[in-house]
Amino acid sequence: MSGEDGFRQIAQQLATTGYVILPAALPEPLVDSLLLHFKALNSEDFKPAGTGRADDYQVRKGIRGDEIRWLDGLHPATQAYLEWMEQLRLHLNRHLFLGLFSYECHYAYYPTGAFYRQHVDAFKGETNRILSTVLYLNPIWEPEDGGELLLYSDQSTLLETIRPTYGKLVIFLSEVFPHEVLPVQKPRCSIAGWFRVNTNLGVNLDPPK
Ligand SMILES: O=C(O)CCC(=O)C(=O)O
Ligand SMILES: [Fe+2]
Repeated sequence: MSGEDGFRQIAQQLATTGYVILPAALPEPLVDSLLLHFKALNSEDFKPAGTGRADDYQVRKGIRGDEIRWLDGLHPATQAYLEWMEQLRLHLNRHLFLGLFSYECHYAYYPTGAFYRQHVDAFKGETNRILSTVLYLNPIWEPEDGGELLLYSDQSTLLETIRPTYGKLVIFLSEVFPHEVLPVQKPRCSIAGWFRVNTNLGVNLDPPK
């Protein structure tokens, strides 16, 4: 899958079901370079993930146990990934009129035993996260390794069980699909990201993270 055809497929699927699961959407050398960059980082580069924004931010290991590092475009791999997402953003705005304004993403490392309980990717009282993306960076992932992403149509209706295999990209409407990550039996690497609309009204800054 590549270029405009790939973007067209994503837009069509999002317009019909609201989510899309792509086994190999990105060029493989890009996925390889992202994994190399991820692996070259130190554990001090990561911090325990929390829930909520700014003043409301809390680390709750009973809800999510991953460690995260936000991406910037300073490395060629992350720059290329952000550029791919920028092209996708432009395509989706052109064809689905979503008015996506920006994209933010972080590496996520789930140590053995970590999970992320069922949630939706939009903060309470805010509607700025429109589309969620997850790219998986696990070269070897067997069924017994756990860590599946479960996607629901409502809290109790399971739609998809998604194994976090290498290069797979999942995109879904952030506010529509509750989802969870089952406990991992070995470390699991991914990039989670969000396309947002701009909710910045007047002079109040709307911090991205
Ligand atoms: O890693 C995944 O499969 C999903 C992660 C997730 O739901 C999140 O970071 O909000
Ligand atoms: Fe999520």
